[in-house]
Amino acid sequence: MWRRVASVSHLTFAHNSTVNKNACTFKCWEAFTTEIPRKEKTTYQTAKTPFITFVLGGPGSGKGTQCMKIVENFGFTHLSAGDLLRREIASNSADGIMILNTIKEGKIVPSELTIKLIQKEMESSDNYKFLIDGFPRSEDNRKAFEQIFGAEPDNVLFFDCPEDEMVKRVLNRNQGRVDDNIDTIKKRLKVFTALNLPVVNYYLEKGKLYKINGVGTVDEIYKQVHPVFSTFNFEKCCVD
Ligand SMILES: Nc1ncnc2c1ncn2[C@@H]1O[C@H](COP(=O)(O)OP(=O)(O)OP(=O)(O)O)[C@@H](O)[C@H]1O
Ligand SMILES: O=c1ccn([C@@H]2O[C@H](COP(=O)(O)O)[C@@H](O)[C@H]2O)c(=O)[nH]1
Ligand SMILES: [Mg+2]
Repeated sequence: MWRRVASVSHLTFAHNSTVNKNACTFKCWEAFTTEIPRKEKTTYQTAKTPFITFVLGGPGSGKGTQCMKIVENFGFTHLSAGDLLRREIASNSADGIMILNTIKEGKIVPSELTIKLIQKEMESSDNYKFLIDGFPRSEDNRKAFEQIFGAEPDNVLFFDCPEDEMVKRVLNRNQGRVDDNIDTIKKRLKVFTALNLPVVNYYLEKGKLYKINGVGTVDEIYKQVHPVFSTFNFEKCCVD
């Protein structure tokens, strides 16, 4: 039932989220009803089961903004795929030029490359709760992730936001991003509809999707997000 993924050696993956949740629930029960011998506690803390949330939504739908609040409240590690790719460009890596041109065109970087960057971050983290923001962007991304990690996300957030609101936010962002201009935004929106929405629908059908109304103030939107995570009782059962 349990499978260790060699390349993410400090994390133990479950094949499905039910097994994952049951393991977590069981540990909670154990923590509150028994004296836990030191050895057992250590075993649990070293064989961590990762909790993976994919954070999806169109450009400017507020993924990064809401992820910051989830990090503050629940101690997740935030991995923005777009940020990891921009960091690759800034480091002048061999793939930098190709990534830059892809981002300028609003297209999607090859799955293996993005997954390699995500995987590296997960491996070097002591945490086991990960928000993977802006990934998977396509069915190809999704299938490649599942194949390489041998795991599915535990849950998926989808920030649903009208296009005119997303365009307005992106054009006001002022972070100097090469893709925050009206021509690239139009391309990103097309790619989002054609390639990312099928991923959203896939997780909807699997019962893993939490659709969040992305319109409103940051705090109003976060009020919908918080209950998704508070049900897991991370603070109590998942001691770092
Ligand atoms: N609820 C909100 N109301 C108004 N502005 C917002 C809201 N949430 C975020 N913003 C602003 O909109 C811009 C885009 O937000 P954010 O970067 O979080 O979106 P994103 O989904 O991560 O976008 P991208 O996919 O382009 O990275 C930012 O300038 C942010 O401050
Ligand atoms: O998995 C991914 C994530 C991102 N990209 C490319 O980066 C830009 C910007 O991404 P944001 O999530 O908006 O920061 C995106 O338009 C893609 O070109 C990617 O290829 N794969
Ligand atoms: Mg973002």
